[in-house]
Amino acid sequence: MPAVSPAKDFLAGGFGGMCLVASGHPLDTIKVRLQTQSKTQPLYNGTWDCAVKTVRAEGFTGLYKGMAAPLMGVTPMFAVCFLGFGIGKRLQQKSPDEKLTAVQLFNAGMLSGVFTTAIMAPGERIKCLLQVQQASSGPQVYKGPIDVVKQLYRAGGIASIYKGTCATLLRDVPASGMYFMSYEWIKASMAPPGQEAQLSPLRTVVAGGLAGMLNWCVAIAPDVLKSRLQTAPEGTYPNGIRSVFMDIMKKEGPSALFRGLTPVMIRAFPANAACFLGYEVAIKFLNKVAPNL
Ligand SMILES: CC(=O)O[C@H](CC(=O)[O-])C[N+](C)(C)C
Repeated sequence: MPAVSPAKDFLAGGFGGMCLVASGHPLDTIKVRLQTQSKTQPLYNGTWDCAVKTVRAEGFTGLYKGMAAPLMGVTPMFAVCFLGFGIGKRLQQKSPDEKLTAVQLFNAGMLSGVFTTAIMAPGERIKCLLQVQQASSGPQVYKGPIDVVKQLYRAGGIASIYKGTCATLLRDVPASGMYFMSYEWIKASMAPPGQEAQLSPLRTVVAGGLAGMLNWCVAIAPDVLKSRLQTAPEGTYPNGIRSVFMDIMKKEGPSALFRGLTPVMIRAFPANAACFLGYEVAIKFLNKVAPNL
């Protein structure tokens, strides 16, 4: 079998990211709306209520609001994510066929989380602002992703576009470690001996879906901090995520750190199953059409 190269990881990862957005965005919209709605006058009672109210008020396309930004951001982000994981693995291998331990896979995943933050942090900022404004009854401040970037830049320069970078690192470094370690581990433990390297759609879907859910077990609390910080009016949290954390603990208690867990978990399985399946199919395709890439 031809070796997987950084270029193949990059291209196949990008395709995996497109599959993830297409299958997971509606539940991501619900998650952000639940996480950021007012505590005193909540618009929605839960996941289903949010889905029904969104479809009634905005049609099915309401669930896909803000998808242009993740598609533009997630495709290169997953390309970099799989590239980073591949580099992380190669840095620890003495030979290309050497099997890595669970800890080494976790380390490679963490490196991928560092790589992706440069794209992920502004992408999440734009996406969350668009998702939240659509849910509010007030005037629409942003016309679309480009308009968000323009307005943020005008108001606070690059620093405003990159607001939430530490929160994104806090979320994605350990979560990416868990993501890739659990994917590789579950996929290998489901394979009959000697067939670990062969593509099996069922194994890929199960391992990818479960890896997505385990990744979110680690990511959910920092994700709530990140979404709050990135969507709050300027000056609300002077000490960044520390202020968000103190504010949540004081006003809402620890359970607020798990807001949006239901839609996150419902989305995580199909979205990440689609992502890993897209990645593996793209690698197989690239190995066939461009073995020396
Ligand atoms: C927290 C997050 O973005 O998780 C990604 C998967 C998903 O469900 O969107 C994986 N990763 C952290 C590796 C980018």
